[in-house]
Amino acid sequence: MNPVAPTPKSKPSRSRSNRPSDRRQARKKARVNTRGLYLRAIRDAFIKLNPLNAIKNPVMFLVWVGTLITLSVTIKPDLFGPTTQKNPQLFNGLLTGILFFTVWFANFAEAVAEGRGKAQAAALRSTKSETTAKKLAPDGTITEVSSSSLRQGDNIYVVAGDIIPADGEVIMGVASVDESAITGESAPVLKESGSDIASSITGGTRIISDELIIRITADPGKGFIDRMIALVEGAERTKTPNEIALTVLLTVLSLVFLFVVATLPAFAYYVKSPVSVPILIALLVALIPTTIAGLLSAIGIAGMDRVAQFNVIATSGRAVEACGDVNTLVLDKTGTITLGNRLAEEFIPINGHSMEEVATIALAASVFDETPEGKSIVRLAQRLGARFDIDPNQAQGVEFSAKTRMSGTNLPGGREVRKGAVQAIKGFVRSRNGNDTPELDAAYERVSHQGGTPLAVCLDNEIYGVIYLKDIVKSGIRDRFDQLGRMGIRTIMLTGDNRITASVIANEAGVDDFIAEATPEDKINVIQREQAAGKLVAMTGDGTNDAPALAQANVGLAMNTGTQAAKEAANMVDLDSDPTKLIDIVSIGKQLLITRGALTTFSIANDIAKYFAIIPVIFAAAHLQSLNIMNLTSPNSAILSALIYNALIIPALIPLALKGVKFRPLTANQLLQRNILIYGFGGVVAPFIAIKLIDLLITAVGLA
Ligand SMILES: Nc1ncnc2c1ncn2[C@@H]1O[C@H](COP(=O)(O)OP(=O)(O)OP(=O)(O)O)[C@@H](O)[C@H]1O
Ligand SMILES: [K+]
Ligand SMILES: [Mg+2]
Repeated sequence: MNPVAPTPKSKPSRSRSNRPSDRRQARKKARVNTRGLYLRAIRDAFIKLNPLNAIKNPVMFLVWVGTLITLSVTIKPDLFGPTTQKNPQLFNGLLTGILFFTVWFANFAEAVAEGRGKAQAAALRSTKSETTAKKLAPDGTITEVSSSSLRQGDNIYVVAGDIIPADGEVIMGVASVDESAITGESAPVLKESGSDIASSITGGTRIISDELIIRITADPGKGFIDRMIALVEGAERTKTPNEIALTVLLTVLSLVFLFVVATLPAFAYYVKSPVSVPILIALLVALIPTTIAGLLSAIGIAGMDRVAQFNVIATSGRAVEACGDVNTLVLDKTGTITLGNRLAEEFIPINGHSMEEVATIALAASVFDETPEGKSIVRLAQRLGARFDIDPNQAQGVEFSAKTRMSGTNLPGGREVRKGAVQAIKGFVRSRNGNDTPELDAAYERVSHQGGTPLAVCLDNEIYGVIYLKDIVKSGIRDRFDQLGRMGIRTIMLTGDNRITASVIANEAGVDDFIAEATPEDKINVIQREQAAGKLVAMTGDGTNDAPALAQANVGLAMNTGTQAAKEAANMVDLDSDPTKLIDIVSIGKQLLITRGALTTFSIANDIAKYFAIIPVIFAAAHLQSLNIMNLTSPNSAILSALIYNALIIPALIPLALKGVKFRPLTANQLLQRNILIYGFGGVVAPFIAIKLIDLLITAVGLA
């Protein structure tokens, strides 16, 4: 085989994408065919009638059992004793049909919500075909094996044109890879060994140049694409804690109504107004919260789907829901709040040094610096005519680290050039018996007050000047922070930059709080401090050493460019690696909770109106006509109208359940008040009008 040369370590550029939003849809190129989706949902709604499945939704299961009872009474009208009704078979038959469709509509709502995920999964699956892999034995020989036989720990060899057969880690080589199968982005991505970010590689992507040796990190069926398929398909969708709590509440409420309805015949007998079994079932179905029970799972699935449309993979519905409860958002400055392509704008000489000297020292301190900052310093210095005359083999680069907050070069003869955060460079020269001057502070403050990042440059113990790295706050970010503020979410900006720059940017962007000169460990400390105060915290991380903080946060959004460890620790992965998306995701989570709350309110308010439609019927013979406030045509018509409304409201609300209620950035309390007004009051009024209209309609066509 071709020997693959190991490459020198180099720091991959940080992800600072600021991509147009239309890219979000790129991965979902195969737009779901809506007709096919509805046809499949119609079929699936019948399959879901299977009792083993139906019992998972106890409220609807009660309706299903009721349907079977009314069906029996339709076939055999005197099943529960002789009846005095005029045309029992027509009434019972209609009732059976209406109840059946109530259950079926609920199944349909769930099937439509699931359908979109299934279509997306099918598109993903098509990218994942069985391939052959070149397995590498310890002695260097290569055998061709099927990709499904690869196991964790195996080493494989891939060359340009190959599909990467499984998830892995590059252990040798440099190559460019087309990741469009998962990110929808066709620009090639550089993969190389050594660097923790660039060495992680995903099965299903294609290598487009050079060659690599990869160690497999996932057994077949356990890779990233497999997990994505399972998630979007809903196979791993388990009920979230909030959903379970609501289901329990709705079930208990239904059992209370079951008890009330079961004791009614005794009262009815007492007031000499006997009621038949079908009417009791009708009353029960009208009273139990069928609307929310029918739409509950569709709301949850749709929430996950909305997140997926943002090109974010959530590991569970629970994660999406947790977003809705977030109180604190921890964001870093560079690349999240600011554009992040910090470029050298100006050199500011101090202490009597010349511009040429500063440019030369800055260049010497940056020749080995692969960061965007380093490269831009080299460009500016060269434009000013500076040159680096030393043989690069005689010099040694000192890589930038967030811990030291500086970088530079060790020159032959033991001389050291450094550039970095002003405090860091002050410390560096002081340790070599040098001094800083008031002039340095003046230059540093000037840059910082403009929101720029000042880097001091020094040769051994002498500071020569300051480099002005210019960065700007993203347009529109202020509005987004204002929105978050109105939702009651506190935003904290974390930055390695100095206090002045941090406060200028924090002010301009409108964050609530900031932490300057932050080390990577500070991230986890901030999260723990907030959590100790009872807050739910969300954060983003690019993965370098964010994994513990991502795991500690209640919502951790990892960048797809991040390490495998970070992706596993996080509960969401952004395929576009855009850290600002955390803001969108939090909004989606809030909207999910609001939609669920609004429809629950609406459902229960509805049932009050249905109660007023049916109760007078039951006590009709007792001359309690004052109860008949809706003045419906006949007892049969009243019951059928109420139940037709009860059934039709489910499909009528499917679009709202899938899209979510209109979202406004308000605090939880304001939202509650607003929702009670709209969905509570509306929920009482709407059925009165609708039931009255249906009553007029079925009387006109002579059904009752
Ligand atoms: N290539 C570099 N060489 C030397 N010093 C640098 C370099 N890049 C950044 N610095 C300095 O180190 C500090 C910390 O950098 P770091 O990337 O950790 O944080 P940051 O980018 O300023 O903020 P954020 O955490 O918001 O990304 C910077 O503020 C800057 O002063
Ligand atoms: K109901
Ligand atoms: Mg940074």
